[in-house]
Amino acid sequence: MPFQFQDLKNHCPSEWRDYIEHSFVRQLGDATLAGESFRHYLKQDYLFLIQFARAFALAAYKSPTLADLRQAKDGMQAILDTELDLHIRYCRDWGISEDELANLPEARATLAYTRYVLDTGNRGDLLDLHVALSPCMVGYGEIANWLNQRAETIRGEANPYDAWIGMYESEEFQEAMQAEIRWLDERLADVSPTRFEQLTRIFRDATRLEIDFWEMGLNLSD
Ligand SMILES: Cc1ncc(CN)c(N)n1
Repeated sequence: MPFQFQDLKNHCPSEWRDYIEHSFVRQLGDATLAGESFRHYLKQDYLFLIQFARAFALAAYKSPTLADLRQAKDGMQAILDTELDLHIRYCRDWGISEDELANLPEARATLAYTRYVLDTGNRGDLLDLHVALSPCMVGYGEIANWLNQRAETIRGEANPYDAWIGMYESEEFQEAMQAEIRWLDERLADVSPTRFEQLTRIFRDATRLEIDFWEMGLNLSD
């Protein structure tokens, strides 16, 4: 039976659930999240996205084929032209200027996660790197979908975090998520069980670092 992206999630169900259904996510959906926590998260996420754009540049460098190069370019473009643009506008609405963003110190959770992904990509091949990127690429789309099917989630003006959910439920983001899953499904179909075990370790670690990122937002840790 060939491996698929879904198998990575199936191999670490508790970590994946703790990431997708984290208290930060629940509170954001219920509109009970402290504004201070959200602001702290937003600032660090700006720094995170910059490092992730670099990770896609690394994916381009590691791409052996034109199709892989295009996939890396699309990923970088999705971050630079869509997510970061929206993010900067969103930060402005929350009283955070571009000047402030440009001068922020990186929190340890941001450093740990982003440098882990870059190091995994540097040490390994393109598949290692994409697996390390996948909790980011797939998780937030899944979080938006999970929030939308949850009875407690408040949508519209009554929820100050509605636009955040809107960003990740958008067609653009959901399409980028599906493209990443398709890319991974094609590559994972050819890997041996031993190689799959190595990739599972990377996927689990990146998912744990996503959990730490939510914790950093909730605890305002630096
Ligand atoms: C920490 C984190 N993980 C994922 C995403 C979605 N690209 C994000 N913006 N920030």
